[in-house]
Amino acid sequence: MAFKNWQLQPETLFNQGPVVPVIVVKDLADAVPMAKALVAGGIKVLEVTLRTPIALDAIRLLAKEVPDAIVGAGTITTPEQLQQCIAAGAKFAISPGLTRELLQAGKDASIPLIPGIASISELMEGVSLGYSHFKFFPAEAAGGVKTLKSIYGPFADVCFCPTGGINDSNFMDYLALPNVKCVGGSWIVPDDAIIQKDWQRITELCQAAVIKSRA
Ligand SMILES: O=C(O)C(=O)C[C@H](O)[C@H](O)COP(=O)(O)O
Repeated sequence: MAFKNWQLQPETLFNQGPVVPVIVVKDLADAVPMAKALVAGGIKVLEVTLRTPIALDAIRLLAKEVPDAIVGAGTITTPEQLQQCIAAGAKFAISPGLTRELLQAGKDASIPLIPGIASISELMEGVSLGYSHFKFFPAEAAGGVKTLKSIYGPFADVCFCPTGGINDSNFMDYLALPNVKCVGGSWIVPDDAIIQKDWQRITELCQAAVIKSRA
């Protein structure tokens, strides 16, 4: 179940590809070439975290300049930030956690909110308000694959995008789970590649993940 006012349904979002890159934009000049490198590598859904002061500018720019991407905002923790990212053109919003007021604001928003959970009680709060798609964060620290397998028992209808500590060597273990459709991670947009403006390396990391996920 999801909300009819959402212009994009979370199922569609989660089915776009195996990995959602968790992007930190430190220099606005990097945003477009980085996004193009990700799209060239087969990754369309881009999560731009609100961890830097230029994040909203980056979302605004990408929404205009990289139409092939589905650009959303990460690190959304308040209803105000949710409104700001919608105004900037974000197509979805992801939160590392949840609060009652953020969940309420997300229900009424025009774009999907993917709240984060790390416990059963948080999951129950989200489910009780009608949410069915969640980020599982911090995935590795919160028990990883084992925890998600356990959650599947009582909550088989809920879908997760696990994030936090996921990389090339463990992402396939998550994708093998019935309640996981995609994973989030920064390993396909490494800091050193951005600093060196090595966009080709980012494309190759994406291609490697996409190919592995299809094998
Ligand atoms: O900024 C946010 O909103 C977060 O929730 C945190 C990020 O999703 C993780 O920090 C990514 O984890 P790594 O792939 O291990 O780097």
